[in-house]
Amino acid sequence: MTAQTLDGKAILATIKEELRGRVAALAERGITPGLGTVLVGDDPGSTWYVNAKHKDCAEIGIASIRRDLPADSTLDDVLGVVRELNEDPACTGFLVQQPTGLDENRILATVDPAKDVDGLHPMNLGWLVLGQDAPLPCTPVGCIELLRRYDVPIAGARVVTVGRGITVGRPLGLILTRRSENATVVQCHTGTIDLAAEVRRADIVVAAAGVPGLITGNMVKPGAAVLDVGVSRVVEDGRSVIAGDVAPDVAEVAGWVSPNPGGVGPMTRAMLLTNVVEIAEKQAAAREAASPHTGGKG
Ligand SMILES: Nc1nc(=O)c2c([nH]1)NC[C@@H]1CN(c3ccc(C(=O)N[C@@H](CCC(=O)O)C(=O)O)cc3)C=[N+]21
Repeated sequence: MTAQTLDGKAILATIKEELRGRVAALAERGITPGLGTVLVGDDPGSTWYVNAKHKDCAEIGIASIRRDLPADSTLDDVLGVVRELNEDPACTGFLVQQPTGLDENRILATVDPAKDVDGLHPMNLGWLVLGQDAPLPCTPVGCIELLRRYDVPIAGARVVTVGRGITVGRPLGLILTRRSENATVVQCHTGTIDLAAEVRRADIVVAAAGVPGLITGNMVKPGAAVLDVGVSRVVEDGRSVIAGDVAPDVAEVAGWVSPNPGGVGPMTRAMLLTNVVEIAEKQAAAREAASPHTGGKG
């Protein structure tokens, strides 16, 4: 058996096409969504991600607001820029690229929760726990959307997540166990005693541990869906390449596999764009409700 490829790159292209129409509809109402990014330092990986986000935005009509800060910026420097973007009406949503090397929780808590396109503000994560509508983290929702687009059954599925990080594993379990997803979730982590035994029982495996090749074919139930979220950089033939958490032999056993690169990474960007548009739509509706006669271009 050879697994079907969950092509995140192709789905990103489809989602951009869908969002282009929603951005055009916002333009009709006199609103241009604007994504702000704050990047601290010049790490090549982080710079690539931020560049990619702005390129995506340009393609669908979202304006870009970039704040690139030197590597020696202090927490106060970053919080100052965050407060500035909180106030800037042209910036409808923004994120601070992680890692900054600074107190991420202070930074997250300073972002206006109504502009939190990453869905990582403690209030928005709190709304998720409480089962209320709020921006959701991009990578976990990207995983779910990728499964949906390929008709992988989620309701009733046994999902094993590997990794309890705040950007993927932790929120993913919260989202998948909502009534609207109805999956049964086992959250594994570095303290899990027999990872292979847990993974073997899964209909869906989400590997987000950051350990290259952690999930091997002999650990996977035949026909299962396996998502590779891990991003590690390893040197191969003298050049740095991305290594995922999923070993190549998984494709011989699984029913579906997400490639890495080309799987969950592009889906994260697709969900970021979706959050940007959704937040701008919410702001537009609130504005029009407050002054119904001043909406639109006139
Ligand atoms: N505040 C914040 N928000 C984030 O969303 C955030 C962050 N910090 N810090 C870092 C992680 C990582 N991340 C990725 C985005 C796109 C790809 C992506 O599109 N990767 C491509 C290409 C990768 C390559 O070739 O280098 C792929 O998988 O095909 C991957 C990873 C967002 N992150």
